[in-house]
Amino acid sequence: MTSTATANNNSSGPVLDWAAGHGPVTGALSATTGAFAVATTGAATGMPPGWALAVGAAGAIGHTVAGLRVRNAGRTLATRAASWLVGAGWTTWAITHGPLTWAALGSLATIGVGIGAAARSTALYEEAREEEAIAAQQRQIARELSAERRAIAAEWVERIQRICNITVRVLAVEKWQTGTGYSLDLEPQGGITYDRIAQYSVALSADAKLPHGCTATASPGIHQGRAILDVTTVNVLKEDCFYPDDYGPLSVLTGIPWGVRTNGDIVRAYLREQCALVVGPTGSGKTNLVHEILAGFARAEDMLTWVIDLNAGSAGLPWVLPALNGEIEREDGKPVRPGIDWLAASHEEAMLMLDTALAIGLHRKKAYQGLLAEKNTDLLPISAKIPQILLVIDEGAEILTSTDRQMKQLAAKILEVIRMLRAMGIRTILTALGATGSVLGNLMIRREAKVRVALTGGETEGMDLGKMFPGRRGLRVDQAPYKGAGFMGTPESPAALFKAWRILPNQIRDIVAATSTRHPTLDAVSAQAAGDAYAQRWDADRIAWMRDAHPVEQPPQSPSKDADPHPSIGGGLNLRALRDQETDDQADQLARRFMREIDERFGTTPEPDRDNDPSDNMPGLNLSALRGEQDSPAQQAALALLLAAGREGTGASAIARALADQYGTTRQTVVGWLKAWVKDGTAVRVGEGTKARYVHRQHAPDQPPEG
Ligand SMILES: Nc1ncnc2c1ncn2[C@@H]1O[C@H](COP(=O)(O)OP(=O)(O)OP(=O)(O)O)[C@@H](O)[C@H]1O
Repeated sequence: MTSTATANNNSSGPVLDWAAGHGPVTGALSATTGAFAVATTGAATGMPPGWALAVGAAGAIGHTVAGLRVRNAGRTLATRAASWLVGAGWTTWAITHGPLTWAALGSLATIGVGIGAAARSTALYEEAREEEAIAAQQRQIARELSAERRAIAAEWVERIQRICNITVRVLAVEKWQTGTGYSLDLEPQGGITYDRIAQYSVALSADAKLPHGCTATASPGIHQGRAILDVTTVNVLKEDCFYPDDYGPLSVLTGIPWGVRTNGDIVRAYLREQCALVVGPTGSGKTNLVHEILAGFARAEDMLTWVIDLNAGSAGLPWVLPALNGEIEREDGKPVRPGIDWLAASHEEAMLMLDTALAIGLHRKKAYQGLLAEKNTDLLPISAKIPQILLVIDEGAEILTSTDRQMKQLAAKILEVIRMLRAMGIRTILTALGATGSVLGNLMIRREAKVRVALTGGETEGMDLGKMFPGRRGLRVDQAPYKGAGFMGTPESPAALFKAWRILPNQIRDIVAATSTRHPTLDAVSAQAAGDAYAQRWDADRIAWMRDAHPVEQPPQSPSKDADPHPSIGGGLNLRALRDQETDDQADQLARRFMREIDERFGTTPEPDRDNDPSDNMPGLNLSALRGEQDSPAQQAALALLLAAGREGTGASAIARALADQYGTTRQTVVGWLKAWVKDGTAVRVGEGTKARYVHRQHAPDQPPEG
């Protein structure tokens, strides 16, 4: 008897659950103990024995009905009904003859064992039946699927035979999960390779009546005697797809996603050793792709991005201005670092950047010899501690082919970087307006820039896909006539159609904010080689052009001098601070506060006289552009304290402590002032290390100034 009475939550009172399950042991136990209890109570109270039989019959019927509902096998139904009836029969007999005899107890035990064994056997049988039913269902699905695949295979064998005159065997057909096409694994007969099929890509696509923008593209298979034919049946290039909003960390070693293939696969650029070439005529979506590339680099934990854009720096500005203008904050409300590490918009700055890259690369070669030997490699192990430098040069290919004298100078340095610095973790991404012979005629680019993208936008002029992706046949500009769509090929992923994600300015701002704490800082070895050119890359005079080109909107002039003329400045780094300081004291103060915060949070603002103390060579964001603190009240107070300290002198900590309450000045800021005063002769440093004190020049007439 396997039924149990269970409480139904929704109705009042117990109901009989005929389908409730029991294991063989608990079922047998429940049946025998139940029968025994009914028999003893029945015998003691003189219950008519026929009642037990009636209950057993009802149980048998109830269970049979429940079993039929769940499609139990006939033998399961029979076993269960029999269990009920045998139990009821025993109970009837035991009520009549007394349940407490050896004969009654012995027979009940035997019935219990019998019910247990029968229940176990039916359970096993039901399980096997269920498994067989599932397997049969799967076989049916597989038969249907393989019928569809067989049909696809047969269709393409016939088509390839007819159009390419090649006999192929289809080893597998894989339908893409995205539902936008399928791939065939082919074995061309007679020693023919994949490229013979690739030649007929256009004719094959037409013969298969594929929609516009869909292709049948052959590529190498698992070995030379095999080929993969990718057939797209839905044109995914037409649709806009936005940059995924997962801004999680990336690495140069895991590759940086640049877009999606027609089968929905993400295509990644592996740039540890490769340079990249991105070609796209005006309006094809090249600027968008550059931003998307910068987004990937910003997300990486081991990459520093340097951007050269001689066209007013426009490629890099959206990654710098939101941070410098204080437009965005980190989630914790703190100021953010720019999304790129250096931006050059002029010939001089670009020269400085390229010279710095070369100096870093050459110095890394020498300084990291021990590390290379220890790691037994000739490739510098890139990590967050020793970051890869990615130089993104917008329209860099045009620089390389220019005949202008200044451009030629830049070109020579770019080529030097490409040629010399692969092993030391410095690579370039060049963009070009066209994939013309003059761009691709350069051996260095052909050899080193194997990550290639051609955004076509339907433009055929100057778009030689054969040169861009040599050995890849059947690629035609008109297959991707959409903005942001084109072809991408890497050493890992043969050239094929792809679509870049669309990225908008608000996403750029979000990424700058989300990745602010993730950017690495230049390793000390590299920072040493990079010197002031790098450390002072955010200095006022160096980034003044950003302010000139993109002045921050001025709020209407406040009538009262005391009122805050810049209510929107917040705690951010506002380029207004770069304006005429006489008229902008308040902005100065706010900018100074921001500087302090940056100093405290990141420790990345080396002081101007950093060469005095090489151990202070902290690479990173030098926002000294916003200093202009000369003669600030805090600085004057510090100077007064220095004077008051007399011949004994004082230290940075003591001064900072004295100023903290009134001005909120940090020790690091005071260190900067002291160093500046030592340099200009206002103060003299006495003693070394923890004993170092600073004495005002008035009190140390016999000490020679250091500066
Ligand atoms: N991946 C994309 N998906 C959808 N639309 C895009 C994509 N990339 C660009 N576009 C569209 O194309 C327009 C031009 O893009 P973008 O400015 O990047 O082109 P460009 O090649 O740099 O042209 P220009 O040199 O004139 O600036 C964008 O305004 C946008 O509407």
